[in-house]
Amino acid sequence: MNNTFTIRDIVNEDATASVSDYGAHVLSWAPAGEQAVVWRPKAIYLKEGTAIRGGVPIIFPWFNSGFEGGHVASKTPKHGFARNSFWHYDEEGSSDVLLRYTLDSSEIGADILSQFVSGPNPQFHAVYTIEVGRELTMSLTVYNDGDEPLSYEEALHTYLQVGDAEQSQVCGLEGADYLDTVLDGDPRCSQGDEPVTFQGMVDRIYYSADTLELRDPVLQRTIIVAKQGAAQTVVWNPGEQAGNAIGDLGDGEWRGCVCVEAVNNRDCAVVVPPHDSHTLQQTLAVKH
Ligand SMILES: O=P(O)(O)OC[C@H]1O[C@@H](O)[C@H](O)[C@@H](O)[C@@H]1O
Repeated sequence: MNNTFTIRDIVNEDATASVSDYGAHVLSWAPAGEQAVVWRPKAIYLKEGTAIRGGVPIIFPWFNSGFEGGHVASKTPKHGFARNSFWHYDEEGSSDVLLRYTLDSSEIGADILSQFVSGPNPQFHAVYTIEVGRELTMSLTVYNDGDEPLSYEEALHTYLQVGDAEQSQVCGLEGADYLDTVLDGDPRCSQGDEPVTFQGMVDRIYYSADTLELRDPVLQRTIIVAKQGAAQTVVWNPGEQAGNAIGDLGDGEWRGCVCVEAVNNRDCAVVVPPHDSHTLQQTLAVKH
């Protein structure tokens, strides 16, 4: 594996984007003529073993500290190893509109792999493609190369740029059940008829895979978030207090983003039969 922090800038007639080989991490994406849709903070810190803030971290094979036997577990690193790994850039499989990355279980330490719920010796490889155009489509396919079912959690943890989180709304989750992980015990709640808004920390796992709209009155646009192969949607913004306490964000930067994530976690973890695969996909677009 090539352990250097390469960042690839993509410019084509429909969009611009930048992608880091470390984490196979989309750092930014803007359709031609638009402000950035995928948000990145002012400073990006590149350090082996540390996740990049902003962009689209790939969360795999556990979400937060994982979930096992009906309880929150204590797996490390937080949100899995995919975002902290140097992925292989597939030169031949890539172009100015599509980037392709791979990662193989043989490159991951046994101590980390031993934390898989489905058994200590998982064999798999992952292929991640990023299609850069007027839409951005990110697809994570995990192939189970072993003889036992492979179980994991995953998310495409997408930071979306907004003019002001407190004035933004996520529409399309009305009536959906969700786990409110800000509250003790992560109680199951139900979204009323109103959109999701951001006054204080919001950290929720919605049992919905519907296409959503992030409405932004400040930038006067709507970001459309569609997904496939996801059972859930996580909506997250840290709010002022926790946002200003995040070490790799400047004061007030939390206001410039809202995370809407395609997710399979907890009771919706993926189980891939031997020699089969699963794909999680998220597509972003803008409308005015
Ligand atoms: O700071 P991190 O590790 O990137 O995590 C950020 C957030 O990621 C979200 O997906 C989780 O729902 C939050 O609970 C978490 O705090």
